[in-house]
Amino acid sequence: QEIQAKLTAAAHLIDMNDIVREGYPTLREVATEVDFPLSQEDIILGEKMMEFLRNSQDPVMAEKLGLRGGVGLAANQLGLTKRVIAVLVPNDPEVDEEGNEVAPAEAYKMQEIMYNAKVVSHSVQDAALEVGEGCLSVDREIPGFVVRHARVTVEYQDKNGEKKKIRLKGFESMCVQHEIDHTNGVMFYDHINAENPWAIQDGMLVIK
Ligand SMILES: CNC(=O)c1cccc(C)c1Nc1nc(N2CCN(c3ccccc3Cl)CC2)nc(N2CSC[C@H]2C(=O)NC)n1
Ligand code: NI
Repeated sequence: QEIQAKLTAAAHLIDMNDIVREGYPTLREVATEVDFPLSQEDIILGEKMMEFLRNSQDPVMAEKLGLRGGVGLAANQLGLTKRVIAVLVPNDPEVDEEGNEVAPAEAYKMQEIMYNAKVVSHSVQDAALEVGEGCLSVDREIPGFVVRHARVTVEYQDKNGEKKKIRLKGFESMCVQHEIDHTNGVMFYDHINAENPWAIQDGMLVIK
């Protein structure tokens, strides 16, 4: 895998040139599970993906590297059919009594490099982000509710091979489902109602 060799080189910083766009085959392929113990390359790949998300959310680095902001990334988006995703969801800044923004105690609500992630159970109730979804591999706005499970239980392994089981709701639930979709060759707009993109059906939760 010469792609992975390039991405995991010590001096390499993943940027938008490394992110494949709609039409690139790996966005519609089902990725392969990674074996444990992980190779150094697969450990470094996860770390480089997380570093990209941190840079994409940092105004200075995002500007310097020309990055779009993201809270999730899947290896399929780097041209690799491996079940590796990274999720970095920031906490909202707190506001003090004078109304000044104060950095939250914990910078991130979620920070996970997930290997072989899968949804093992989910709520009957659906949910969607009120404002729709974006994707770093999609260079256009596609309006509409991206209908997903409101709450999911996700099993994955961390870089040490530890099996983890987490329950998610809200924005994090939407993000992790979006990234797991990528490892299954599914794009966010596959979940938008073609007839009426803003239809709210069967008790669907709208997430602000
Ligand atoms: C069409 N309207 C819209 O897209 C949309 C429009 C408005 C609001 C939202 C909330 C929308 N939706 C949406 N916004 C995001 N970001 C908001 C900005 N943010 C960010 C940007 C810069 C610095 C730091 C950060 Cl934190 C990065 C994340 N991310 C996702 N998704 C869908 S799930 C995976 C996740 C993803 O990482 N996409 C690249 N959707
Ligand atoms: Ni995406």
